[in-house]
Amino acid sequence: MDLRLNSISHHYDDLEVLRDISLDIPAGRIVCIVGPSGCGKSTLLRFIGGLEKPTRGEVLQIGEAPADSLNPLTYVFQDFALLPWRTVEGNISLVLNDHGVRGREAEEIIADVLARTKLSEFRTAWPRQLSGGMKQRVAIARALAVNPAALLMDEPLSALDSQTRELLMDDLVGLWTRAPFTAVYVTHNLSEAVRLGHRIVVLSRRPGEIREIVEIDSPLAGRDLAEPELDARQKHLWALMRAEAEAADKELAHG
Ligand SMILES: Nc1ncnc2c1ncn2[C@@H]1O[C@H](COP(=O)(O)OP(=O)(O)OP(=O)(O)O)[C@@H](O)[C@H]1O
Repeated sequence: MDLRLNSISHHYDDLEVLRDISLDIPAGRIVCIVGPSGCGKSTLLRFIGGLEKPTRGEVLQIGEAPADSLNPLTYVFQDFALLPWRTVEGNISLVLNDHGVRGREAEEIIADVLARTKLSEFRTAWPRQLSGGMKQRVAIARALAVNPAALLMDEPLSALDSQTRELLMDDLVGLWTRAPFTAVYVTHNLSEAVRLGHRIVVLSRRPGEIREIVEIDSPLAGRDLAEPELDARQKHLWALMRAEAEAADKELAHG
């Protein structure tokens, strides 16, 4: 299933947040959205997931979600959102049970997603026993369990230290390489975008408008940020973002 954003604009009362955003999100691709603080990235993700409606424009789903998809548009948040009173397995079984999947079928799905996220031996662990990186792996496993047509990822690595971020990026690349998934990935972090994105959408400061869409064709698995081409892409993105980020920073500082 592809997603298409058609001329999305949005106001919260007098605050213009997004202006005329049109974008294609093709199946099997990771589309990163970068832009300065407050430019409307999370708001756009909520429109894509259908949690809110934009003032103008629409989000279209083109084609069918996988037949066995329990939740076609599934979020992964920065704060993991795990229930502390349920084990790793219990956190995943909860979403399956919510969709009427129980017993043997649920066990098979849980075993599969735990294996894919290298969590099999942590099946009975409690969230409090896990590092931040492991918690986010559980949240990713839980999202994969419902076989989404698209993952909507809002700063999924921002709460993690830089080494853990690197490890999680490797894991995401490995997951995608073994079974390509569709994702819209919101981040502040340009190196994450260059490492994970097939398409990187640069938004201006608020009201967020598309400044540029950068396509990166090289395979995810082989990407090395030290490569001159990727380094040049990252510098180009930073050049686009720098003035916007500075202006956004001043706006926020002056309330
Ligand atoms: N429900 C709401 N009601 C009113 N204003 C809102 C609401 N949600 C977001 N905003 C405002 O809309 C603007 C965009 O917010 P949003 O969270 O989408 O930006 P963002 O680009 O994701 O920011 P950040 O990078 O800091 O997370 C901000 O000024 C925010 O305060």
